[in-house]
Amino acid sequence: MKKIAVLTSGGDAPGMNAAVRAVVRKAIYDGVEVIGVNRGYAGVIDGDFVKLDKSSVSDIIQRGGTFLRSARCDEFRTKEGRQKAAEQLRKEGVEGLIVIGGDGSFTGAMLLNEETGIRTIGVPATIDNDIACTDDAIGYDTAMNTIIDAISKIRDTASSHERAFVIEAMGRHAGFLTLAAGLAGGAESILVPEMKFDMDKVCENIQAGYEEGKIHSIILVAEGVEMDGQEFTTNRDVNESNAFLIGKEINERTGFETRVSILGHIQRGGSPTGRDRLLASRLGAAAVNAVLSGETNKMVGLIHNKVEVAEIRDAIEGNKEFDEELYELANILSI
Ligand SMILES: Nc1ncnc2c1ncn2[C@@H]1O[C@H](COP(=O)(O)OP(=O)(O)O)[C@@H](O)[C@H]1O
Ligand SMILES: O=P(O)(O)OC[C@H]1O[C@](O)(COP(=O)(O)O)[C@@H](O)[C@@H]1O
Ligand SMILES: [Mg+2]
Repeated sequence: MKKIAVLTSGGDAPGMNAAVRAVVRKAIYDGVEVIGVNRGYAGVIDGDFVKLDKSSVSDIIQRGGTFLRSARCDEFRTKEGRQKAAEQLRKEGVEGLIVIGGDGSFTGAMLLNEETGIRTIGVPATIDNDIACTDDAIGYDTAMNTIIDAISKIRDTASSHERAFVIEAMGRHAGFLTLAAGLAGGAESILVPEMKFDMDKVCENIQAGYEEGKIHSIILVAEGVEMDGQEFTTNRDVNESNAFLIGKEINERTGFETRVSILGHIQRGGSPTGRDRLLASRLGAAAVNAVLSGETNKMVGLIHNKVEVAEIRDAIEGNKEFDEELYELANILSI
């Protein structure tokens, strides 16, 4: 194999740059040429390619975002779009494509491979950490630390004013990030889409905490939580959020002064943590190994600190299991 391409797609995640750097440098080490694709699948369809050499990826391991930029591309969801993409890659002489992104990006990669034969390898990167066949996705650790930092700061003001705070973390459909950050940040209650919650209980906890001397309460809510079993999808364009409804209920039921804080896209930015840089570097290099050894339609992941190669379909459809024991532990420790 002489030439491969790399792209970043879907919601950006801190550490994507470190992953691109690893792909480029490992490929060069193996004597393979690397093409960067700008703007994810939109860039493949448009043939928006740039040759990457070892110095194109200098000074980026510490940067958040993705210098290749990312996009959500509807045309790639169509068979015609994917045919166009394959033609562009063939014209450029690209024999393998490394896709750094989340489950949506992997679905696109899988279809591209099945329909056109282009070799694809996925590298999991999403702050949601909702991809199976890997313990962690790139960006998750940084986002978790950003939330923990926000909780600490909000706790300062919450204590000063003896308030309850509803804090909304990202995760339209997944609560992995909220659970981890809530436990590590010492939130009094954690609400996630995977676990039904009882508003009476949440309020009783707050009340009991105050009676026992707590002067604040933090309720960490994933953006995808449902109220009264109603399916809910956030609409960020107009800033709708169930967190406001939850805050209002808490205020009305407990009488405690309540404020709502939506952390929003601050969670997707920032310099990646050491763990994310390490993960991105290992998985980027592993993706090159996989594609050069003839693998296709696979995802590289880290399980029990070892690089593993999985079927990309299993990573998408595998339904990452929500850790109910960890959720229980968070409840036990938050008394
Ligand atoms: N079912 C699908 N079929 C083909 N392409 C898809 C599909 N789902 C997503 N994609 C492509 O992947 C891109 C990123 O997906 P998205 O779900 O937004 O982010 P993520 O990869 O982070 O989950 C989409 O804009 C689209 O181009
Ligand atoms: O930036 P947008 O388009 O508003 O998307 C927000 C969503 O993207 C995420 O940050 C990441 O999700 P994906 O990795 O699936 O793109 C979600 O947590 C959040 O709900
Ligand atoms: Mg996704």
